[in-house]
This record gives sequence, C-alpha cells and structure tokens, in this order.
Amino acid sequence: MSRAADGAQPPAGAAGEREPVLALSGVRRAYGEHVVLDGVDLEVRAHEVVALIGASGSGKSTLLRTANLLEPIDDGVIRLAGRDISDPRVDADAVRARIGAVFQHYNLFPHLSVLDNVTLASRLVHRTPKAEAERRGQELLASIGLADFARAYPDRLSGGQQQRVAIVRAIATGPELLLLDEVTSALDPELVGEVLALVRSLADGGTTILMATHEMAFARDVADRVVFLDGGRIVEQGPSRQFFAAPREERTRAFLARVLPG
Ligand SMILES: Nc1ncnc2c1ncn2[C@@H]1O[C@H](COP(=O)(O)OP(=O)(O)OP(=O)(O)O)[C@@H](O)[C@H]1O
Repeated sequence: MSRAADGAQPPAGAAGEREPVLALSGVRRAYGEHVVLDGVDLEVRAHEVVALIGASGSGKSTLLRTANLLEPIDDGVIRLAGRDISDPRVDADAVRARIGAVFQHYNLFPHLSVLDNVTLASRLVHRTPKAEAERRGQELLASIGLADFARAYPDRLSGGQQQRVAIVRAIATGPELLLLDEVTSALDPELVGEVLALVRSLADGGTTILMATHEMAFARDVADRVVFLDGGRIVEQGPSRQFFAAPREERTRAFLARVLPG
C-alpha cells in the first residue's frame, strides 16, 4: 500500500509547506530623501543560509537591522514565522528574544565574565535557571575551545575569540534566526578564519542564517543562496554556486569583477 493511500501522508499541495522564518515584502526605508531600502522582498526559510552581498552603502546593514526591529521601516511588511513583526504594536523585545544578532564590532559586555556574557540573555530574558544556563554556556564555550576562559573578562581574549564568544552568545537561547553583519570585517586577517569556521559549523548544523558579508569565497561555499543588493534594491539572487559562476545581470557582473581577485 502506498503511504498516500494509507492516510499517513498529507495530501499533495496541503498546507505542509512551512512559513519562511523571515519574510520581507516591499520593505522601504529612507533617511530624508535618501532611500536606503527600496521595496525589498526577501525570504529566509528554515535551515537556509542566505548571504547578502553588495557595495558599501548598498543597504545590507540596514536590512539586517530592520529584521530585528533596530530600524523602523517606512513601508512594507516583515514577518517572523508568519507573524507581522513590523506592526508598531508588536513587543520589540519579545521579537529580539527570538533572533540572535552579531555585528561587525564584537560587543561583549566588558564588565561581565565570558560565561556571564554567554548566559545573560538566557537568564534575564528567557528566565532559565542559573545552573542550567551555565551548563549550556560552558558547553558552548567548550565547543569553541574557550572553556578555560569562562571566568575571564573579554579583554583577555583576542578579537577573533571575542567574536566567537559573541556568536555563541547569540545562539545560546536557541533563536529561530541568526543575523550576522560583517562579523569578520573588524578583525585582523589572521583571525578571520576561526570566526568563519564557526559560522560554517553553525550552517552545517542547520542554523537559519541571514548574513551580510564581504567574504565572497565564504558566501559561495557556505551560503545556500546569495542576494546582491545595489542602491537598496535586490538586483539578483540565486543558489550561491550558480550566482557566482553565471551572474545574469550586468550590475552583478560589474560588482563581482571589482571584488573578486583575478
Ligand atoms: N542613521 C542613518 N542616518 C542616515 N543615513 C544612514 C543611516 N544609517 C545608514 N545610512 C545610510 O544608508 C546607506 C546604507 O547603509 P548600510 O550601512 O545599510 O549599508 P551597507 O551595505 O551595510 O554598507 P557597509 O558594507 O559599508 O556596511 C548608506 O548610504 C548610509 O550612509
């Protein structure tokens, strides 16, 4: 008997397709006359890794900031797991508790130990008991080889180590989505690899990630999909290998010619 016939399978075309984790439609953001996001439509599905690329000033950071409500939008809708979070009545803190975010400059709290940095949101926002939060925090620190630094303060760590702590801090509460904004661009070149390796392992483990990056080889190798922004608009997007191997748009080709070596 086929699975469909025994009734164990939902009928084809049923609402089995899950909502995207994040969905932007018609998102617009302007500073005065300067339109920074100009009608952006973008979806990120569960377990997908999406890389945002584009020249400096193309709107990548602004887009990420709108997604966790650090930046208001002038028009459009943003949905998290199907729910409109751009409605001004939405509790922004409750939304941010579901989204992990790491920005360019590692922003650990200098007056808290490494372990307290990692466990703070679990304890304060999610009300996880201290012992449980610390057990999870220790596991996360061990996973990035920094268990011995749990009681140290962030200034004892290198920039790459601090950024890795910032990343595990962002995933400590099991967020539905991880936003990464140029997480390696403030680092010395020799420290970039260790941070990218951590992002790669999260991607391999199924974390849903939307990341802005200038690291083209990384975007090609790790992202499922690449989105090219220019002047606040999505010019082109596609599966990452295809995107880099055969860009369709002239503007994409011109951008890649500028940023890719050779
Ligand atoms: N608070 C603000 N007030 C005015 N203009 C802003 C503000 N924030 C960003 N902008 C402008 O919006 C544009 C897009 O900036 P954004 O930081 O999103 O670009 P980006 O693609 O992330 O650039 P980069 O790669 O350099 O980080 C830029 O022209 C920037 O100057």
